Order: sequence, then C-alpha cells, then structure tokens
Amino acid sequence: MSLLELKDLSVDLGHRSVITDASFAIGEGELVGLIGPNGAGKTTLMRAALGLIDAGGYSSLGALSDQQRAQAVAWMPQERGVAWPIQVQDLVMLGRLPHRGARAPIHPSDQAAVAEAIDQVGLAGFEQRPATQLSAGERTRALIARALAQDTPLVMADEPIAGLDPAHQITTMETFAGLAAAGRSVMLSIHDLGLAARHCSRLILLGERRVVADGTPAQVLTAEHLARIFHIEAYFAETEHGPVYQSLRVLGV
Ligand SMILES: Nc1ncnc2c1ncn2[C@@H]1O[C@H](COP(=O)(O)OP(=O)(O)OP(=O)(O)O)[C@@H](O)[C@H]1O
Repeated sequence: MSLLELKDLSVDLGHRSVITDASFAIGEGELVGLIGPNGAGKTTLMRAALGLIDAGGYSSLGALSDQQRAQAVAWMPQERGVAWPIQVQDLVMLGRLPHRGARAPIHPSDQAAVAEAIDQVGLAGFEQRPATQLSAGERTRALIARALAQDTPLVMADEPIAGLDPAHQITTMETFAGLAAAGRSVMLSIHDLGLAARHCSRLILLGERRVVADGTPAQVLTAEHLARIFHIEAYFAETEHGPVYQSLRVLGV
C-alpha cells in the first residue's frame, strides 16, 4: 500500500520553477532519504506533497482534510523554534491531538505514547523542563518525539538529525529504521550522506529541478551523480560494517 504517491508534482516559487514533474510512491516499511544540494528543493517537495504550498500535479495527501492528514503523516519542519515555555511532556503530547481531539481527556494510551517517544529520543528525565530551556539539539529531539508520538503510518521530517551529536544521530536513524521494520515509513531530508547511505533503504536525489535518481544508496550515490549534482568526489563501499560513504573533495577547485 502506498503511504504517499506523487504524480508529476511541480512547484513554482517567485515565478521560478523549483520542482518539475516529481513522481514517486512511498510504500510501507521504507526509510527514504531525500538528498540534494542546498536549494535543490527538498523542503519545497515535502511541503508541496503535504499540501502546505500550491503545486501542480498530484499528491495523495493533497485531498485529505487537516485531521485526516494529521492522522496519515507526522510532519517535522526544519524550524525548531518553540516560542513559549511549554513543558517537554506537553509539547510531545501535542502529537496526540490528531487522535484524541483538543478537548478530549488524555487517555492512558496517549500518556504511554508520549512516554515511549520521550524515551526513544533520550529525553527521559526532561519531561517537566520548559522547552525554551533545552539546548538546540535537545529541542530537536523533543520535536522528533512529538512526531513519533503522533503514531502515523508516515513520518516526514526536514533535516531531523541536523545539529544532533553523533550518538543521537545514530539512535534517531535507528529509531526511524525501527519504524520502517514495523511497517511504517519515514521520509527525511538529510545532508549527511554517510548516515543516509548507512541507514536509508532508499535515496531520492533532487537536482536540476527534478528527481535525478531514486533507488538504493549504491544506485544513487554513484560517482557520476555525485560529480554532476554535488560537484564532489567521494568514497563509497559496501563493507563488513555496511555501506560506508565519505565525501573527499570538491571537483574543479
Ligand atoms: N518563497 C520563496 N520564493 C521564491 N523562491 C523560494 C521561496 N522559498 C524557497 N525558494 C527557493 O526555492 C529553492 C528550493 O528551496 P528549498 O528550501 O526547497 O531547498 P532545500 O533543498 O530544502 O535546501 P537546503 O538544503 O538549503 O535546506 C531555493 O532556490 C530557494 O531559494
């Protein structure tokens, strides 16, 4: 079953074409890394898929009501600001709103989902801390927890591991891989191609205003794609530790 289907999705911003004719589907059990240089259109593609900005073509999420969409997909935007001193447990509980409604009492299953999500991001003990008193990385993890607590078939996250320390980058990717193993799916934009290669089951490469490649890390992180789209040379190998990727040098410099 497709959790997201895009057909010929096209976006113009400021009278400029940003994405043309993006078509792909995300099924159950996938961890999809959306990669591409700065400005390639990763955020734009995800926001258009969610129906947050106008786009041509078709997104399967586009026709859903706000509540249906919030039950189908958890969205973690790139902005990490929390404007008021809400406690971490209450911030994460906001992820339960699509299921219980704003006025319904909190059910033990909501509390269990929140506690599990807080534990998954390593914030146990921070439940009553105001989110405004967290470090940037801790706040990012609280927002990941809010998306996890939403308990949706699909999670879409814009650079969720940016700013996290190495251990939390790995545990976050492992948490996402765990969701995929359980039949849910995650699509995240990501600049760390090493972690993308290691943890994602599939990569979608954006460049030249379109989907340039879509496949396994080995199929997408080819020398030709890296040179043409990222202007870099890199090392990539399937090893006993799994896929290993390292950017080496900028080409033409
Ligand atoms: N409101 C806007 N009006 C005009 N152009 C915009 C607008 N928002 C974004 N853009 C442009 O659209 C292009 C795609 O931006 P987008 O944020 O989707 O890229 P990205 O791949 O997510 O980049 P990054 O890796 O830097 O986060 C960029 O060239 C950007 O300058």
